[in-house]
Amino acid sequence: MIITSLATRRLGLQGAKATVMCSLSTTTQSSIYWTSPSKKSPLQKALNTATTLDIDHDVESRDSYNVSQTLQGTDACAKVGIDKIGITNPTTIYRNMNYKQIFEHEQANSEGDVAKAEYGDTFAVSTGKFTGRSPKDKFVVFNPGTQSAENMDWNDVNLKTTPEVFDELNEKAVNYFNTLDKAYVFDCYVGASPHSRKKIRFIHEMAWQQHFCTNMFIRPVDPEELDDFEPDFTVINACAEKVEDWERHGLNSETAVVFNIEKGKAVIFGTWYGGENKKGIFSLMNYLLPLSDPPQLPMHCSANVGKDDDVCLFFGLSGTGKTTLSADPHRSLIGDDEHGWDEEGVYNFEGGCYAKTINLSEETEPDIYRAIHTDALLENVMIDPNSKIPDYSDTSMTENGRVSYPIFHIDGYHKEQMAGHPKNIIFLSADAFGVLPPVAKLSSGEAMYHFLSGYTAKVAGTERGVKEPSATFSTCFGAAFMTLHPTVYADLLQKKLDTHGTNCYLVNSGWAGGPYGEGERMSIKTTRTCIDAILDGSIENADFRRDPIFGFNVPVSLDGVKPEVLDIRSTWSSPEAYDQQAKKLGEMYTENFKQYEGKGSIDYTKFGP
Ligand SMILES: Nc1ncnc2c1ncn2[C@@H]1O[C@H](COP(=O)(O)OP(=O)(O)O)[C@@H](O)[C@H]1O
Ligand SMILES: C=C(OP(=O)(O)O)C(=O)O
Ligand SMILES: [Mn+2]
Repeated sequence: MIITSLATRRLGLQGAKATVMCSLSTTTQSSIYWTSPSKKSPLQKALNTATTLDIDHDVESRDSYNVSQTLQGTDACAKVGIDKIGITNPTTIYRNMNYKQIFEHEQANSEGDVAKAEYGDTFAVSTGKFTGRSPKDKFVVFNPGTQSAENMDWNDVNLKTTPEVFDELNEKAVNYFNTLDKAYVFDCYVGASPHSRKKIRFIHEMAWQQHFCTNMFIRPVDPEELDDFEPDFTVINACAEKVEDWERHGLNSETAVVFNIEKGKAVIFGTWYGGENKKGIFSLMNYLLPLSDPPQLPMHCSANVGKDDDVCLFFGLSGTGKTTLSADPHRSLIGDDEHGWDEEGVYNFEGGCYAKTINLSEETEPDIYRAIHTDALLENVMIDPNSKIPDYSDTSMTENGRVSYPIFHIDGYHKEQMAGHPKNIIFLSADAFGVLPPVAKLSSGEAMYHFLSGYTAKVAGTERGVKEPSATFSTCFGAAFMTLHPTVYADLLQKKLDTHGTNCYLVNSGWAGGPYGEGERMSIKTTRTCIDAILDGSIENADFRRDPIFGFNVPVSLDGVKPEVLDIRSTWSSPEAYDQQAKKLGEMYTENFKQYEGKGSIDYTKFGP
C-alpha cells in the first residue's frame, strides 16, 4: 500500500482512522476488512484489494482539483485503458477535466447555457424528455449460479435481464463510442472510507455529464491516483443512443439502465437525467456493502455533525428534505444523500450534493442558495432568455429542477466526510395524507417498523410519471435503490441502533391541515424547529402523548412550535375527517407490513398501528 503524503497528513489529523490505515499498510488488508464470502465474484475480489489510495478531503476550491489529462493519437484509448473494454476509435480522450476545461467544453459543444445565478455564473443544461429517474427501465443482469443471482432482491425495481442482452447492449454502447473522435473519461471514487471505497469510471460523450459526476463523486486530487487506476466498476453512458429493438431484448422502452455486477459494468441508453449516474452507483453500493465482511450498512440518508461531534442522519425518499434539512448553518454537512455506516462510524459515499431547486430561496434555504455559484450545474431549471437569471419558481420544464455542486460549496462542510456513530436518526416522511405529526419519538422497535415500512410520498417529477405527491411505502426510505432484501438492511440497522443507543424520530416533512390538495406542506421553518429540538436535546424534556393509532410518542409542546401545530389533528378543519384518514393510513401500514411478518431476525409487526 502506498501511504501518500495525504495519508500521512491524515495520520496526524485523525487518530483512529490513521491507525487503521497504518495497519492496512503493513498487513494483508483483505483479511481485515474483506474476509472472503464463499463465492466471490470477480468484482468483489477486485474490491477486496482496492484500498491502496487515500483521498485528500482537504479540497476547498476548484483549483485543488486539477489532475486533468488530454490523451491524443491512435493509442489515446489504450493510454487510459478503455481499449480493454473495446473502445478504441476516439483519438482524443479528455480525462478528469478540471472545472475550467469542463466549462469551456460545455460551451464549445453548445450543451447548454451560462446562467447568471446570484452568487456567480454557472452552467445550465436541459436534459430533454427525461428529467427524472426512469425506474421501469432499470435492469440487473441475472447471471445464473453467481452470488448476485442468489442475493439480489429480484423485484420490480431490480428487473432481471440476461447476460446475452447485456452483451449486446454493451457492444452497442462500445460501438457507439467507436463512432466518435473524442470521448470523456472521469475516474473517481464512491465512498469516503478507505476500507470500502470503490473506483468508478464514467465514460461520457457530453462534457456536462462529466461535470455532473465531477461534482457528485469523490474527486482524485493527486495525479498519481490516476496512474494505475483500475476501475472496479465502469459506466458507459451512451445517453444519446436509444435501444430501438428493446422489445426483442425484453426491455421496457428505448431507454435502458443496465447493471452487470459480475462484469463490473453498467450501460445507460436514452436518458440524460444526471441522477441515473449517481443513483445507479448507489444501488451498487447497496448490493456490495452488506455482503462485505464485516457487513456495512448503506443508507439513503443525509448526515451532518454538530460542534460536539454529535452526528445526525436524515433518512428520506427523494424530495422529502434530506438535502434541505441537512444544510444547517449551525452544523457541518457530511453529505446530502448516500452514506455508509461501518465499525467506526458514518461516511459519505459522494463528493457533492444534488439539490432540488423548486421554489428555492435564500430566505428558506440559504446554504443551498449560496452554493449555486461557479462550477455548480443547473439541470432543467428555467433561465430567463434575456437576463440569463435562473427562475426557480418556474416549473414548466419539470418540478424536479436540480443543481449539483461539489460539497465544498457548502459553508463549513465536514472535510473528512467521515464521522462517528450517529446520536440521532430522523426518518423524514413527507406524508401526503397530512396525518403524521410534525415529529414523534420512536422506540427502537418502532424505529425498525418505520424503517421497513418507509411510508412517505413520492414527490412530483423525481420519477417519470409521478405528477403529484402520491403516498407510498418505500422500504428503507429508498426502495428504488435497495438491491438486497429490505430485512438485510433492517437487521444491520437494528444491531447498530442497539450497540450505539441511537435515538430515533419520525418527522413529517409533508402535509398538514388536510391531505395534499386540501392542506399545505409543512413549512420548512416548522420542520427545522422540530429538528432543532431533537438536535439540542430539548425534545427529551417535553411531555409526550401516545398516538392512539400509531402508538408512538408525540411531544405536546416544543419551544418555538405552536402546540396546535404539534397536534396535527387540530390543524384539520374537520377532526372527524382526520380520524377517518388516520384510521385508513393505519390500515395501510398494517396491510403493507404483512410482507415482513416472520422475515428477518426480529418480527416488528407489534410496533406498528
Ligand atoms: N417542511 C419541509 N421540509 C423539507 N423540505 C421542504 C419542506 N417544505 C417544502 N420543502 C421542499 O421540499 C424539497 C425537499 O427536497 P430535498 O431536500 O432535495 O429532498 P431530498 O434531498 O430528500 O431528495 C425542497 O424543494 C424543499 O424546498
Ligand atoms: C436524485 C434523486 O433523488 P435524491 O433527491 O434522493 O438524491 C433521484 O431520486 O433521482
Ligand atoms: Mn437530495
